[in-house]
Amino acid sequence: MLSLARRSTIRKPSRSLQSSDVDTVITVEDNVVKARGVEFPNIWLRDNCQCSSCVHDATRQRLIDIFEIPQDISIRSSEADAGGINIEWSDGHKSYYKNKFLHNATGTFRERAIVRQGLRSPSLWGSEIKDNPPTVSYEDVIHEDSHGLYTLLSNIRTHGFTFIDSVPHTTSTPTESLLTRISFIRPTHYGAFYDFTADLSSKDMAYTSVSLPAHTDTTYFSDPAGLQAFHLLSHTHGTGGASLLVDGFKAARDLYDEDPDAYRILSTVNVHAHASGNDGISIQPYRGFPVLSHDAATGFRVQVRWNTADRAAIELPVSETGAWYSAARKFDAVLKRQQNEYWEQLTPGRVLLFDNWRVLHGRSAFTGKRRICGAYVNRDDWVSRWKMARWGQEEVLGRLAAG
Ligand SMILES: C[N+](C)(C)CCCC[C@H](N)C(=O)O
Ligand SMILES: O=C(O)CCC(=O)C(=O)O
Repeated sequence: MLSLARRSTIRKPSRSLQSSDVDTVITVEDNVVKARGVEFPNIWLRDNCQCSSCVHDATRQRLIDIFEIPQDISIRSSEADAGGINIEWSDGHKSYYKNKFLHNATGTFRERAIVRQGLRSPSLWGSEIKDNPPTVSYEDVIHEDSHGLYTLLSNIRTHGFTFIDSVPHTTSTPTESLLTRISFIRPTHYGAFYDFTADLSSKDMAYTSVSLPAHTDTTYFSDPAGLQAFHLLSHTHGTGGASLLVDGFKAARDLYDEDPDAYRILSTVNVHAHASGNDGISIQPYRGFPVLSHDAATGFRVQVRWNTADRAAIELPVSETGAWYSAARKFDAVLKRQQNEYWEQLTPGRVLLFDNWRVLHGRSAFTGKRRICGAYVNRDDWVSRWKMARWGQEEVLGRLAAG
């Protein structure tokens, strides 16, 4: 049983990710390649030959069927050079393995997760973040050659959210353009780019004026939305409708510190969810998921799924569900602590964009006509964008077989 992470902190990727620092010594002894004391199965090496007859140059997809190659394939000859090692296989095929490639493959699960998951040491926050929330300007993000998109993605990967200021707001078009700079918008049964008011046009309480406690969205999808954006375009003839943010990773760490047993229950008991308001629809994930999910290889916190309104079955014998409710009650109390709540009144021109796998959101009740636009972006798509911005294509693709 992996120890559940107290912290999802990681060392920031050090320079050891740079090829120039890799001083891995590769040896071939008795038909076995070794690096850093690790023996590479010949079949693994053959499967991961990177030559253009084994990997499609344009698509980076594997061209060979490794299962057509004998399991006991052996090394006919080998020759090392400064950057790696040349191997001629018993079937005559020739491969070249860079030092860095083999070095990466011998890393710990923690080291290998950093690039694969686009990890960055999370900066956990509470209500104090109000004094200096992560922010980037629209002009810095919207232009191809700007650094602003990197800053936007870095803010989200570090803090779980960012504001984008000075977004034109006479129409919703600039907001949509801003979001598509990250990746394509994820359509759902609410539509794609959403622009909503309290008209129950979709049978969900978001389309009403009631208060919504801190929650994560789309817990009823097997793969909940990755990013969510809100841009308040107008609010007339009424008051209220303040936005709430809570750092779910910070709340999880608080729970771990205060009640590790409750943390364990919320990390192991699966919970189901549903979206059943719209006619003819009842969306549920293919399986239950715990409130707190962790990376299987490293134990890092990966996701918070918390939505009391959309929750369905608790995956326990009903007579035993009391333990889950007790644990969830404790987490709920942590989430509702004033020091964990960041309240902000959104205003036209200021877009809120957050990681729906980490940051919970909510709102206070309101009166009048309140119009918000925004969209969801898939988790894998925005993390892909982040990884490429942080490490670049060569580093990311160079770790596919090692991550
Ligand atoms: C699409 N838009 C953001 C307007 C509304 C989405 C409703 C989300 C739902 N309450 C949930 O918790 O998943
Ligand atoms: O209206 C808001 O400010 C938030 C609505 C909401 O929580 C949602 O759309 O999931």
